[in-house]
Amino acid sequence: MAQQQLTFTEVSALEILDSRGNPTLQVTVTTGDGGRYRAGVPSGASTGTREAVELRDGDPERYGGKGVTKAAAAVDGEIADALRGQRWTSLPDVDAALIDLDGTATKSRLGANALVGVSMAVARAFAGNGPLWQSLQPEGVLPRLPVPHFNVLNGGVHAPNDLDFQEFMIAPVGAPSLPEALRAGAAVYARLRALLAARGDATGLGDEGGFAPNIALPEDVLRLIVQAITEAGYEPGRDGVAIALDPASSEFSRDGSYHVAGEALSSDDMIARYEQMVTDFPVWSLEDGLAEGDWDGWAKLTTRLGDRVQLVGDDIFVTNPAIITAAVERRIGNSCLIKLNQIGTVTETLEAQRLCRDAGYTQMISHRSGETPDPFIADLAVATGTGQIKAGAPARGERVAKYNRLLEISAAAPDLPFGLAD
Ligand SMILES: C=C(OP(=O)(O)O)C(=O)O
Ligand SMILES: [Mg+2]
Repeated sequence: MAQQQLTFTEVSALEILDSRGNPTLQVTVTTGDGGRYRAGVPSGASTGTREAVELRDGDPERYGGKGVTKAAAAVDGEIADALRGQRWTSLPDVDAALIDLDGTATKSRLGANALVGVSMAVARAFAGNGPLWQSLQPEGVLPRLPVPHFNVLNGGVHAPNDLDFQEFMIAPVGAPSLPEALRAGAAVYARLRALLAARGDATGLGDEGGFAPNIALPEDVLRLIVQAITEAGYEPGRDGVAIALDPASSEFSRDGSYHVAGEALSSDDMIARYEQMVTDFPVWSLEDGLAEGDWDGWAKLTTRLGDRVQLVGDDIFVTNPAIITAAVERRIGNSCLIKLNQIGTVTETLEAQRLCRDAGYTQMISHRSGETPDPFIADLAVATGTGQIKAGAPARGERVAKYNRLLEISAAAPDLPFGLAD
């Protein structure tokens, strides 16, 4: 990371709207040399219970309590006071000061939304006129253009349909380049829309830009997606376009059972169901297959399927270095989803990523279901060489902003390798 001295003359936040029409923060920092840097703060819907805590106003008269004027005031007040008027030599120093200032384990006093916005804007300030990805690159890590995981069909809490599984993603793992991967994603997405329309299914969109038809059985969706991949002219599977799932199962786990399409399933039933799915369909990655509290189930799932499929922890790991450390000790999962606002600073995110690298866990960089056009995660994915990103459908401005930023990076640095990390 670049080591230079920065001063901040302005640190401020504005309450803006995210892609769901909920308030979020846009943070601006101005440096002593006149540079201005911005960041937009994402926000999840299917959140893990151990995520860092957003500060929301709680005033039912404004945005049903979701306003972020208190978090904005924390940026304009306490945080600005702490950052202005001294020299900073690194992003980790700034992030450590933010964590100290907040003083809580969950960042709930000043708000993880306030802290992550400032941290992202300050990361941009340290990058200055250079590419953000270069400045974020950890020592010894080779940068890489990631395989985009396009969420083409939405359910769960991201769509008002009967589908319990939250995300069905297509991953052009076999594509030769990033532009070809984007072309494959757009082609399969278009083909899927045509297939749904021909069946008389709805082609309206969920929160992440995937279609949200009223299909209840995950296997029916998988069949349709394989058809769309084939009809778009691609080979279903790792040599062409593979499938990644994020059932987000914490959301349909209650009373000790998983509730899928009207059936109550045990943890063992779910594992058997997934085993059949990865046998019948080209599913290469499974995120949050079991609930965040079901660590014993996760251990069994990892033993049963860990050699065949990537098992990504999102709600269960929440980008938290301490939780990832505990999971690695128990060999829970083999991959981490990485979301900046789950932990609340860029530095802690990079630390979580280092732990994953050291443990041999793969990583997928992720957007949130509530997004702004900020493409920060595209640079983070390239910088940390994860080889994987998920940023929603290959449609809708706030989603394609990330993919388009990857295209820009790829055009400016044509020697960067593309694809899954080795
Ligand atoms: C992106 C996701 O959704 P959310 O932002 O709602 O947590 C996810 O669960 O991976
Ligand atoms: Mg998830």
